[in-house]
Amino acid sequence: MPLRFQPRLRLRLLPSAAAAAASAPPFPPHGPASATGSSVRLTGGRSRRRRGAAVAMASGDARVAGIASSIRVIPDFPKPGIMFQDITTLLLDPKAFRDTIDLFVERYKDQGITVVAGVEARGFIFGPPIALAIGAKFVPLRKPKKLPGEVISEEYSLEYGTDKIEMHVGAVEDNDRALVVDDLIATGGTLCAAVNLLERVGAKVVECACVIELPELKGRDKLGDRPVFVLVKADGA
Ligand SMILES: O=P(O)(O)OC[C@H]1O[C@H](OP(=O)(O)OP(=O)(O)O)[C@H](O)[C@@H]1O
Ligand SMILES: Nc1ncnc2[nH]cnc12
Repeated sequence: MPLRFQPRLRLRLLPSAAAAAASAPPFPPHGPASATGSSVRLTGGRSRRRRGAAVAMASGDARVAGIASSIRVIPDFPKPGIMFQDITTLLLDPKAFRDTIDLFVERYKDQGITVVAGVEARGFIFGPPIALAIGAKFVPLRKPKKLPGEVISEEYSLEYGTDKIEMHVGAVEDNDRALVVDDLIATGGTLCAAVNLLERVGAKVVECACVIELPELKGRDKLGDRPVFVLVKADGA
């Protein structure tokens, strides 16, 4: 199995995430990238903080801090040296889950988005409630050989090797305005493949939206000028 997970990172709040969500258009090319927020420390250190716990509210909106602090970081999963950003704990917290969806909905509700494309598997958690709330269709982008109808595929590179995602032909049309949703951007390979699928059928990709970014992996570089919006960032330790 190729290594998909990246080492030693800790979460940082994006001070402008909530503000950006509220004042959506026009989207900056790289979302709220100029964050200067405090880190969500993962290790005890002098202050003996619990790993993964949010320690500061750098955002003007308390919802972002709550979201960051609800994400558990599991060291050495699935391999030694990897800090796994576990969004299942966010899902256990109904307020944090609702706030996450609300922040995205506030940002995208008036953007004329007609399709939300979610990337398997974790994009299937956040994408559908956003699609329902903004009145868009939801299209699953699936791992190979899962979709029963005719598909188009896009291969993308991983740290070691390649992977592929697929989309049903006819699900997205050339007049669609698309939002791509996933839980996390690391190297950007997955989002890039998703955007390529949508653009190949003529859709306009308005933005990619993720809960978490691992900025050290420079995923945005792979996406060029396609805009990416995230709620929290993970710092290198
Ligand atoms: O930016 P990238 O380097 O492409 O990595 C990000 C992707 O990695 C994770 O999914 P993964 O492929 O591990 O699959 P899963 O959601 O099925 O666990 C994550 O949910 C993103 O989809
Ligand atoms: N560190 C990480 N945590 C969770 N999902 C990931 N996908 C790629 N890197 C990851």
